[in-house]
Amino acid sequence: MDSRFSPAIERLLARFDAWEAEQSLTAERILAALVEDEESLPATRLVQAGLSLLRLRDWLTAPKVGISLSRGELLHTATQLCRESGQDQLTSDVLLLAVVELAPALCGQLVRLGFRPEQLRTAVVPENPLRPESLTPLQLSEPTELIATARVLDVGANRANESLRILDDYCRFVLEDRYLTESIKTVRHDLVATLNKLPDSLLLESRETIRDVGTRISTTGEFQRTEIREVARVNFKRLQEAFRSLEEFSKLLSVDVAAEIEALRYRVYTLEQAIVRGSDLRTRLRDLQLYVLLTGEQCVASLDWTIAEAAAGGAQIVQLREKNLPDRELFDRARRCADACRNAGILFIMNDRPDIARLVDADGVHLGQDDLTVQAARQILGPDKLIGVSTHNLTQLRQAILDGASYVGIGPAFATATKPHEPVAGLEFLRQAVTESTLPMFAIGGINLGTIQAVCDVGVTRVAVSSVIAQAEEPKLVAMALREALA
Ligand SMILES: Cc1ncc(COP(=O)(O)OP(=O)(O)O)c(N)n1
Ligand SMILES: Cc1nc(C(=O)O)sc1CCOP(=O)(O)O
Ligand SMILES: [Mg+2]
Repeated sequence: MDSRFSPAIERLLARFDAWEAEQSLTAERILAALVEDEESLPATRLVQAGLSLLRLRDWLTAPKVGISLSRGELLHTATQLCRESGQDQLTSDVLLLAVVELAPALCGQLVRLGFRPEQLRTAVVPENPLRPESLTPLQLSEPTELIATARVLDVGANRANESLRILDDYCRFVLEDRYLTESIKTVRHDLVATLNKLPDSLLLESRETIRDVGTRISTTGEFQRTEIREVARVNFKRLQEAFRSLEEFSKLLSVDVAAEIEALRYRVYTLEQAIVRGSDLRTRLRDLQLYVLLTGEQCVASLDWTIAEAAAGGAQIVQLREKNLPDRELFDRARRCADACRNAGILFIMNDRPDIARLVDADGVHLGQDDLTVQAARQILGPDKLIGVSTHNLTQLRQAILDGASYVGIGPAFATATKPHEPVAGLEFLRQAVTESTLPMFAIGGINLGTIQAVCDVGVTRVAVSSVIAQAEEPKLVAMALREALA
């Protein structure tokens, strides 16, 4: 073994020989090898720098002409970076940075997938490298205290990791949600990266699980799971506890590491809101596909009649969307619509106004990007009401998921006279959105009997419409035809 190289680099170099013999030592091939293990340091660094591993792997497996690299030049660059970072040993994340810096065309492709190269550089070659000696325990006078602290951290890291794996499975197989799965994975990678900042192998060397009485203690509660989402709830609780312990004990070794764990704990809290609470509300919307937005003045007939007809044709949610009414009239109209929806057995959502939604006991509120935040609306409406959010691009969609939206509007799919100034997001956004997450999504904007098939063709299963129902002589027939197209 060459002590200049980490074991991971040694293993990789052994593969280089075969690739060189085949004349296929390419930047893409090395990158693929570096991220084979999703828990590896390079994979962690890429996720931290904005890349989704799923997307990266999709891209890597697509056919392409590779960018050839020379082994000598690669090792030379990596060794220089290693010196810059103050490390004695070449590690796989430094090699990754060398690959990215030697192959600007590859870097450009990764940037298109969301990669932020400067973030990788800062992580791998920090301006003030956190040297192990700066982590030498300052407050721990006795070696036995150091060992005890290390054991607590080791146990905490294992617990956190176990819970994160379970939550990863929950998001992947129960919610089948790509974005939430990635978000949980990122927390796991970031935890590894944070704990890697502690002196080398401190955790592993002190592992004495056999002596850890805690591993043998269990309460009957640990074996009771009545519903699948209990698994998520319980594991979030365990995770928060593990993070709390990691945070407290790591303060004895490094305040920086403790601060990073605290930040991770807050991220986990946000994910818990989205995943646990979201699960209940998702279930409520599971079978709802047709959502109708109504404005009194745009209906060819009365609001009450339009609601009853639309519901008879298969509309399952009605939103009152009024932009020009004085509050008192708006309140009055909302109350009438809420009654009409209740009579028709469908959900009633109030646009823009959580206060009025609460006053009329609506099923929820819909918020745009400039309206009140989900968090503020939650304070007004409590935990059980639906909160929908309009999204027009992937960034907004991801934010809405983390904010705990119960559903999202995705659009505009097409240009629409109902909201003429909104730039069209288009079908490609709809396709990306349904691939990204399984949060209930209603495509909106210019959807009618002529355009609905194109919307379904990109994988959308729910739509929100306005003019096609409001201006129909027979809203019931239109609703039936829309449902038919969605079936
Ligand atoms: C289901 C649904 N999706 C999107 C919107 C649009 O909301 P917003 O962007 O706040 O615009 P206004 O409708 O308030 O003009 C919506 N209302 N419903
Ligand atoms: C109110 C609204 N919001 C949109 C968005 O993309 O956020 S599109 C839209 C108008 C929907 O009406 P119609 O079905 O008549 O096109
Ligand atoms: Mg709005």
